[in-house]
Amino acid sequence: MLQPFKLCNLVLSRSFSGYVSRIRYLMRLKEDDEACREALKSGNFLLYHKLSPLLRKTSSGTYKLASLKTSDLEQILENVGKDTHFVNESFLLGCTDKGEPQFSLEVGDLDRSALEKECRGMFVDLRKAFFMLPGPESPLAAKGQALLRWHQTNCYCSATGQPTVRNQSGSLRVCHSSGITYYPKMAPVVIVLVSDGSRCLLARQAMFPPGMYSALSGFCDMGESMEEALHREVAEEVGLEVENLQYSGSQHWPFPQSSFMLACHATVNPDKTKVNIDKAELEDARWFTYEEISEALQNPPRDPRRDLPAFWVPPSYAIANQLIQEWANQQQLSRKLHGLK
Ligand SMILES: NC(=O)c1ccc[n+]([C@@H]2O[C@H](COP(=O)([O-])OP(=O)(O)OC[C@H]3O[C@@H](n4cnc5c(N)ncnc54)[C@H](O)[C@@H]3O)[C@@H](O)[C@H]2O)c1
Ligand SMILES: [Mg+2]
Repeated sequence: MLQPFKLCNLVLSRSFSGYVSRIRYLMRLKEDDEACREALKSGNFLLYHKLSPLLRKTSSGTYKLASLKTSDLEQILENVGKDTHFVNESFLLGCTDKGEPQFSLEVGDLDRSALEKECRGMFVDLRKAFFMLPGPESPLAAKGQALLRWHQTNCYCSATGQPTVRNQSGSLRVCHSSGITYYPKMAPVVIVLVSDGSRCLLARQAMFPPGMYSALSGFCDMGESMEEALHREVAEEVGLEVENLQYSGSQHWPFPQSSFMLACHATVNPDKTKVNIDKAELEDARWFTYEEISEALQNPPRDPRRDLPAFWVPPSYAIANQLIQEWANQQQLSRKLHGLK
């Protein structure tokens, strides 16, 4: 049985009037080119160089997304020899709590090191940035990249081959020849943490960084429900039949071309836990104890390319991490109830 969605809590926890007025403002910017052009004059801009976001080191040694005001961005563009009208090529991302519009801009045609010097920051691969950024900034960095990539790969109409034209906010592209409107897309993906009651099943693909294991995942096929996709993926990848699906949450994930992750917990019969791995998809899949999982959650790597532990899990922003954390919490609770450590 699926658990009820958690959306009501999410909505109720927000300041209603502030939230509604921000959403209405964004709706107007999305649809009204003139209003969006006006908003660009007082915007906050995230820069990406070949899809890598610009980060800045703080005085305490941590990192944050570099957010540039319009006037600062125009000055930087002038300094690197670019026309300031280039600002108009930005895409609308959202607005801050103070109602200031936020945009993303791809600057991959400009000299990277000159820009880094001008901006007092550095362009960092997004997967690595997820390990460096404070929690609330990762979704924004991901959305910025996803929107830029979608526009870069949807410049032509798939029916006519003619160029598509964006609106000012970047919420859509139109082919004037066929009349088709294209909207940014996400591919639905199921992700599931399978438990046998005392252990959980994690897997790794050959392309993962060494030592990283994650929950099982897979793209939904055309016509499938989330539940069908989830049963099929687990059967395909590890040869097990799952039961007791419990919805956990969802997230946008910018890779490979924007996925919409639907996350669940599931169980298997503890007498039927032998995995039969599809080696075309997975390099390894195995059962992990509560102790192994706790250790991995408490010691995340700081940099996914250096000093890696023998076993580690995806960064806290990834919904796989949320599933693993929830499973560990639930195990801890049941251990307390049974008087175990
Ligand atoms: N945020 C998270 O915590 C998290 C965790 C795990 C996986 N993911 C993401 O989920 C995505 C899917 O997981 P997976 O790799 O296990 O999927 P998967 O098991 O379905 O295998 C991927 C293969 O499916 C095929 N495929 C079918 N539909 C596709 C589509 N729309 N786009 C691309 N390929 C498609 C391709 O052949 C591809 O190689 C990955 O891109 C990964 O980035 C996110
Ligand atoms: Mg998979």
